[in-house]
Amino acid sequence: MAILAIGGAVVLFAIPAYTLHSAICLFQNYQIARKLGVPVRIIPVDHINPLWTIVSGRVAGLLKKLPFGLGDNTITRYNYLGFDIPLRWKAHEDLGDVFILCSPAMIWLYLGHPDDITSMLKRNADFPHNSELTAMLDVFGPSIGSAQGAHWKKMRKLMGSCFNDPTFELVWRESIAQAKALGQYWCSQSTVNTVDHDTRTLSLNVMSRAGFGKSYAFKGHHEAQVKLKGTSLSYKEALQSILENSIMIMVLGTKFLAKPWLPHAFKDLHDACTAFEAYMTELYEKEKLASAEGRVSERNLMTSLVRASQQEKGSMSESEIYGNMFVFNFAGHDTTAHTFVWIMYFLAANPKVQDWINEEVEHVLGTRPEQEWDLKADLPRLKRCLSIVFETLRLYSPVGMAKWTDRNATTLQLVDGRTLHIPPKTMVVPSHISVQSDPRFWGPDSLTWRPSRWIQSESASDSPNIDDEMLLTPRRSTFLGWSDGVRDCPGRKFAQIEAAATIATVFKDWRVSPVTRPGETLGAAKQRVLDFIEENTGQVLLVQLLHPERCPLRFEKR
Ligand code: HEM
Repeated sequence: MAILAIGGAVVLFAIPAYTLHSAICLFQNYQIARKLGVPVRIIPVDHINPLWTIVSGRVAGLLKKLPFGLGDNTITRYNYLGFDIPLRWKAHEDLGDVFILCSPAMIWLYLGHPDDITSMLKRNADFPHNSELTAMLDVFGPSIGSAQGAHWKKMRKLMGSCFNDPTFELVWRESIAQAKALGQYWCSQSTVNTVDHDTRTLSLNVMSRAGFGKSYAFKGHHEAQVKLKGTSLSYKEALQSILENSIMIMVLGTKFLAKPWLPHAFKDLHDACTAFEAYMTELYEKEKLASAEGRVSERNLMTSLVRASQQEKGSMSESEIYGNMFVFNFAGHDTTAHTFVWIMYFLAANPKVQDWINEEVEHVLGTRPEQEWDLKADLPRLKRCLSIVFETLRLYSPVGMAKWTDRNATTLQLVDGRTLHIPPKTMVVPSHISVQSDPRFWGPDSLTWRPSRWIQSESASDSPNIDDEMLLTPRRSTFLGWSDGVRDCPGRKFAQIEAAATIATVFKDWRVSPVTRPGETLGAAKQRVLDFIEENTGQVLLVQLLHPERCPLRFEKR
C-alpha cells in the first residue's frame, strides 16, 4: 500500500514537473526561433522523442477524426515521424521555402528550395551530422555513422576505397544469381505475400557475398530452412538476427543483452552479436595474415577495408573496422530491400512499364546466358532499369536526412536574397520529400510514378532507337535519393548495380500483376495497388511499405 502511495505521488509530481519543464523549454525555443523571421509552427512533443515515435502516428490518426475542422492542426500535420510523406510539398507551399517546427527539445529548420539545400549541403563543416543521434550505430565499434571532422574524413577515404571494381563485379554477379532464384521462387507460388521477406533475403545474400565473401543460395520465405535448436549460428543467421533487431541492439547495447534476468530472446540476440563478432575477427585475422605474407585474396568490402588499413598503418583500428562493417550492413541492407518492395508494387500496377523495361533488357542482353552479362558494357545501357530505381526513390526515399549547426551559430544566404542567422543546436533539414515531388521542378504530374521522365532521347524519328536514350541529370538537389555533398551515400553505385541487375533479371523472364479480388477488374486492382502504396507507406526507422503482406501479387513467366 505504501509503495503504491509513493508510486502515485511520484507520478503525480513527475507529470506536472515534466510538463512545466517542457513548456519552459518550448517558450525559450520559440523566442529564439521567431528571430529567424520565417514562419514558425509549434509542435508540443519532438518528432524524435523515443516514446512519442511509438504512439505519435496513432495519436495523430485519432486527432484527425475530431469534428468541426478541429482534426486539422499542427499535431496532425507536422507532429509525427514521417509527417512529410503524405504532405509532400504542401507544407512548403503553405509556409514558404523555409519554415520552422519548434518543439521543447529542438528547433527544426526546413529548406524546400533546391538552391538553398545545395548551399547548405556544400558546407559540411558548418552543417555537420548530429552525432548524438547516430552514436547508437557504433554497436561493434566506432564508425563512419557517428564520426565527425578529421576522424570522419579518414574513415570516409578508407571506406571509399572499398567500393572498387572487384567488389562491384561481386555485387553484379551475386545480384543476377539471387534475382534468378527469386523470380523462379515467386513464379512457383500461386500468390506472393512475402515480397518484403524475399527482397530482404536477396539484399542480405548480396551483402554477405560482396561484404564478407560468404555465399548463400536464395531461399524463399516459405522454403527457408528451420534452424535446428542447439546448433551454432551461421554467419548469415547471426547477421540476419542482428539486422532484424538492430533498433533494440542499438538502444540497449550488446553487453546489456547478456544480463541473465532478461527473457531468453535477449540472450539469443546476444549470442547472435557474439557469433557475428567472432566471424568478423576470424575474417580480419585471416586477411591481416594474407596481407602480411603478400598473398592476393578476393576483394570484398571487408578484405578491402583490412588491406587499406594495413597499407596506411594506424589509419583504422580493429574495432573501427568492425564498427564500419556493421554500418555497411545496416545502411546497405534494408534501404535496398525496401526500395525493391516499392518497385515490385509500382510495376505490378504498371504492366506497360514492365514491357518497356523488357524491351530494353532484350535489346541489351538478348539471348546471352547470364554468365556473359557484362557489368562494364551492359550496366550503362540499362538506363530504363535504372530509371525505375530513380523514379521510385524520387517518390519514396527510405532514408531521412538532417544536419545541424552543432555548438556554433552560422548564416545561410537564401536564394531569395535573405540571410538566415541560424542559432547553435538547430536541426537543418533538406526537405527532400518536398523538392522531389514539387511540381515547380517535376511538372504537373509530379506525383505520378512515371520512370520515362528520367529518359531523354536525341533521336527525332517516330521509332526512337533505344541506344540513343540518355538518363536525365535533374537540377541539383531536386533529387536526393542518395543525398548530396561530401557526406552523400558511399554505397550509391553498389545499390544501383544491385537494383539494375535485379530488375533486369526478374523482368527479362517474368511479369508481375496484382491478385484481383472476386468481382474486381484488373484496372481496379491496379488502382488499388497504387492507393495501397500511398496509404501503407510510413516511417519506422526507415520509410517503408508497412504491410506488403496485405496486398498479394502474382508472378508469371513472360
Ligand atoms: C537504395 C539504397 C540506398 C539508399 C536510398 C541510400 C541512401 C543514403 C542516404 C540518403 C544517406 C545520407 C544520410 C544522411 O545524410 O543522414 C546515406 C548514407 C550512407 N550510406 Fe546509403 N543508401 C543506400 C544504399 C547503401 C549501401 C548499399 C551502402 C553500403 C554498402 C550504403 C552505405 C552508406 C553509408 C556508410 C552512409 C553514411 C555515409 C557518411 O556518413 O559519410 N548505403 N545513404
